[in-house]
Amino acid sequence: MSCQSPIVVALDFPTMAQSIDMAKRLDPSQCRVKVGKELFTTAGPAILDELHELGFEIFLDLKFHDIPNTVAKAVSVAAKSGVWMVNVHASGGRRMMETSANALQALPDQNTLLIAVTVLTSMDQSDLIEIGIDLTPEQQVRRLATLAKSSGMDGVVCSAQESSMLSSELGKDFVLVTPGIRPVGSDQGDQKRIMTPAQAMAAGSHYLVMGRPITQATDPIGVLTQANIDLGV
Ligand SMILES: O=c1ccn([C@@H]2O[C@H](COP(=O)(O)O)[C@@H](O)[C@H]2O)c(=O)[nH]1
Repeated sequence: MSCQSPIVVALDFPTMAQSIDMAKRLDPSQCRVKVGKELFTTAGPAILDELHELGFEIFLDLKFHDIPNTVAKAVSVAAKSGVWMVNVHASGGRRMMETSANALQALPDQNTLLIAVTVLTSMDQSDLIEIGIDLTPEQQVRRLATLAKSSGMDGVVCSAQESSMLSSELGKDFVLVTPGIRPVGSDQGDQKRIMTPAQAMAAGSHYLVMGRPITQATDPIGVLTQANIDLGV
């Protein structure tokens, strides 16, 4: 069954058992799921098979960042596993992104979305200054997203605070995946550039990544359901 919701639940758990417990409470028609570094490191590729078996489309969020050949091989393996979306860091540069996009295009029968991380949603201007970038987060996101688009990426990971700008500058078809989503009243945690689900959709985000506000809630399904209702899904 295809998923009607833009919400992608981040299954950030330290064990495969915990992530599968949560996935079994979720409905693949109500959300997609994201496998990130913590879960993949503990569970390995088997977690992808388990989640596919449960009917979920999977965003494999490993944020590859390495030399072009290495990243192209890694995204190819990911695509062959059947994940819905995989990502690289845009700061890996044009050759890394182009080589990866070309590698996916050369694969038969694959339609995995390849997207690039711009500026992590946990970062603000002071973090950028510390790593030698004298631009606002919005300026740096614009620069990296423009590079990502011209390097063959299907879209980017950014904060919803940049979605409106990117949507008007790079077009509505360029996929905007936005973590840092916080329903009203939920804990901001380590995220710096946040928006509510409704604000993010209104700004032009295509997909909303939500982790702790759902997975750490006393009623995870209640939070997900309310977010979908707020979005009219
Ligand atoms: O810029 C980024 C890129 C990825 N993430 C990932 O999204 C989730 C967010 O989880 P929350 O618990 O909702 O904060 C997490 O898996 C991150 O690794 C991101 O937050 N920002």
